[in-house]
Amino acid sequence: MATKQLKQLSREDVAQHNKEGDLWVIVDAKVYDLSRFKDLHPGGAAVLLDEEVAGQDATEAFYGLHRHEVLLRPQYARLQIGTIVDEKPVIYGKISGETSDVPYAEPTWLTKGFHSPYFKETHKKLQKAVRLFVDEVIYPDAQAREEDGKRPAQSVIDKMAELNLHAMRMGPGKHLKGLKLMGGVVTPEEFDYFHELIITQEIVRCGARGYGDGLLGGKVIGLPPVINFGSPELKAKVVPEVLSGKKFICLAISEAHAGSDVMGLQTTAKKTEDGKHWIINGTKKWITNGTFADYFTTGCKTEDGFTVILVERTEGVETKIIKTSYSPTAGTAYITYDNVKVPVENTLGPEGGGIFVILSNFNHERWVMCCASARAQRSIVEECLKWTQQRKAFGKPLNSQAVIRSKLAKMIARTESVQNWLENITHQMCNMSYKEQSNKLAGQIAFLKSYSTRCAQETAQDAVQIFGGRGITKTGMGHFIEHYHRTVPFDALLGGAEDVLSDLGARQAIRGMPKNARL
Ligand code: HEM
Repeated sequence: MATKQLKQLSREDVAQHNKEGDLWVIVDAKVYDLSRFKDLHPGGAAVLLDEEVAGQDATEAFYGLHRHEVLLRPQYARLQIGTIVDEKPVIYGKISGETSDVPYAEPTWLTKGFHSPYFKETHKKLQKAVRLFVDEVIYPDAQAREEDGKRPAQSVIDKMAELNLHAMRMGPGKHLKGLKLMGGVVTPEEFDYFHELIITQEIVRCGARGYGDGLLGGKVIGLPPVINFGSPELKAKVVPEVLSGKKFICLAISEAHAGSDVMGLQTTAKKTEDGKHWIINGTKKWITNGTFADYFTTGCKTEDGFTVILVERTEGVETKIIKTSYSPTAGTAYITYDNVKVPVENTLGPEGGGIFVILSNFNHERWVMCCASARAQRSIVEECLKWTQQRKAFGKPLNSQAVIRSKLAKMIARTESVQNWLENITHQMCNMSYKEQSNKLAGQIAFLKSYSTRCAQETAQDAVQIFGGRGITKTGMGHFIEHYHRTVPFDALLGGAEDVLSDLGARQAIRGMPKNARL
């Protein structure tokens, strides 16, 4: 198809086309012919025929009402007929694969001229590669799936598998041995928790909370018990299937009857007379990825207490979607087990030792949530900094109002403090054995998780105030703010509610108090 020849026009030329049926406008040195589009314009025809818009430079009016990406959509991009002579467009939106120049839109280690003791060359290379992948492959699917409510496309999951992203999301460890990671930018031996942090934080930039969970969040929490407690035969079968994105797994613990109170769970597993199988009966609720999972890492009440068993989707297992306020793309399920027969070889860890199996992953799981929360807050800061610059009220940009600046200041301080504390904890994780991490970091991570989600909710509220009605409108300027504000309460629940986690941190601190310490 031949590319359209753009005309070189003067501002005087454009000014002639200022009426019904012959309507041009200038936006950022580009000339658009809106003569026919006028009647299709979602904002109505009248605003385009206004004498300060028709035939005029409408850049300021446009950016006060539209996101830049509107002009990039093919159906609108083709309305451009020319450019203004001797002028060049200067406004840009998000550039695929690039870091943002907006202050605080990136953590300091990614900000030009800043330094970090933690991030090395392999981290920088991995970040660059993952950002491009997220912008080009994940972001478009995330936004499309949020629209149609379907789960992430298999093609995205397959591309992630080719780069071994599913394996890297499980953190450093033996499961990476021999793999080529992200085309070889980092070796399995070099891969540490900072690399994992980067992957989690980059994926969050797709701006779709539920989709992020749909992108195999169930695997991040459901596979570790198999890796750490499964028999060699079970691991050899299940781990490669899941890490290659061919089969899906979820963690099925919570029930309508009990959530944090694991001992109050009512799903039962009873041995058959020959002792070769478990027979499982019961229900599970709010299970991420459950609607499409092939495997269910299931918490059950057994004779000896609480036991974790890997259940395959088979006769007697049924899943149905739960309608949540965040997103159907996550595949949040209600599960029923009706006399489900499972080989005893699928038991994960010792019979009756399920609590240890579940608790052993809590620190890492909560740390992943902190990585995600820190990055999501930062994206909101960027949205707010841009909006308050481009939106004018009472003849001045919003950021000329002290009350707005005060909200921006608090948002920035919260985001920076969460990220900096997170980097410090990550550094400890890189330098502690698993046992040391369990002993020393449970309190730190619990505090960070509850602090981070509290900050996130305050930032969501401030952002809605800054965006006004747009902050609660699903389309247009406030699209990401509306989504964030609607979905952010979920982060304060999963992995332990805020108050429970703060209390855990305080209890850990009290336990560590020297007995002879006095004022
Ligand atoms: C190339 C030119 C333009 C295109 C392609 C365009 C497209 C759109 C689209 C797609 C929307 C829906 C909301 C969104 O997705 O952001 C919209 C809304 C709107 N547009 Fe335009 N527009 C153009 C120029 C203008 C201009 C010059 C004005 C002048 C004031 C204007 C005023 C409005 C208004 C008032 C709304 C409603 C905003 C709201 O509901 O918050 N548009 N436009």
